[in-house]
Amino acid sequence: MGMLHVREISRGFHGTKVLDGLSFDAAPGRITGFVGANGSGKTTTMRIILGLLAADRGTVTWQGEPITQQVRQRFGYMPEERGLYPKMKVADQIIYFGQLHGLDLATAKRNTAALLERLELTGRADDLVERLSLGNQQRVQVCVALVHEPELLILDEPFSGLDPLAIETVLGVLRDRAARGVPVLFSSHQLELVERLCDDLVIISGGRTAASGDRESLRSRFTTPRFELVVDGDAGWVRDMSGVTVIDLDGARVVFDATDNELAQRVLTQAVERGPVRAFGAVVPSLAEIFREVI
Ligand SMILES: Nc1ncnc2c1ncn2[C@@H]1O[C@H](COP(=O)(O)OP(=O)(O)OP(=O)(O)O)[C@@H](O)[C@H]1O
Repeated sequence: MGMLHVREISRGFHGTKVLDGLSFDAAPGRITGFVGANGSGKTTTMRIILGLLAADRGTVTWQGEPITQQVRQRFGYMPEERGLYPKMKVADQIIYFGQLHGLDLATAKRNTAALLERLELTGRADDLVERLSLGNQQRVQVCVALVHEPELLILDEPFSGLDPLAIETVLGVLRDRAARGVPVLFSSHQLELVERLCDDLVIISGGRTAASGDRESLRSRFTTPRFELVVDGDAGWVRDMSGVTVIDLDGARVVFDATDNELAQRVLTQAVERGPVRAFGAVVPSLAEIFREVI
């Protein structure tokens, strides 16, 4: 099983630096979400990993070795600009890409049939690609990236334009691949989705890694302890407790930051003394909040 290391890569266009010493890993069996603002260099990074673009500086290694063209053949890539042939039949197209990546015809056909079924496209196998909706074309693109059973999967915005059901389907396929030990790296703007899907995260800003690591440790690292309390009457008194910062107050419900857990417990004790408590708990920060903090 392989590990992808990206180390200190830099790349500029016409004198403007886009990547400026970016480093991160994509580990076997883990789904790594790659997030950053528009134009932050996600596509550029992926293109460098795939050898479609050269880095000005830095290295990318796979299993500790520089990546050769032969090794790249065993990677799967779903580019942002989707590259399907509109006049080709769906199944033929996937088989064709399988063969391009070195599969024999029988294996390419077998893998294609399995993927079409998995992505719920079996009935469309003989349709021309151009006859498919954009969402279905995207599913075909996922098949193309997977047909040769890649050792590493890199997907640029694989979920954009998919409806919720299609998202679940594609997500299931990616999880399967990860479960077999493949590192899966994907970029996305849909933070809730990244949050739900990823094991690890890389947040890029200013051409560098602004934050990276597994989801849970990122959450605890980047946020102060936040709590929610719902009482029976008015919760306004929480504002007067020292050390507490009220984030949101709406009648009986209050969300607050406390400097530590003991303080939060004191707020709870106060609440109980004042009357019934309907709910109390820690609020898990969303990725969107972490994102705002680091970018
Ligand atoms: N071939 C190129 N020539 C000139 N500039 C480029 C080229 N490729 C990328 N850029 C510039 O590099 C910057 C980063 O682009 P990139 O597509 O990598 O960002 P991104 O994070 O993928 O953005 P988005 O989320 O909008 O897709 C942009 O300002 C873009 O205009």
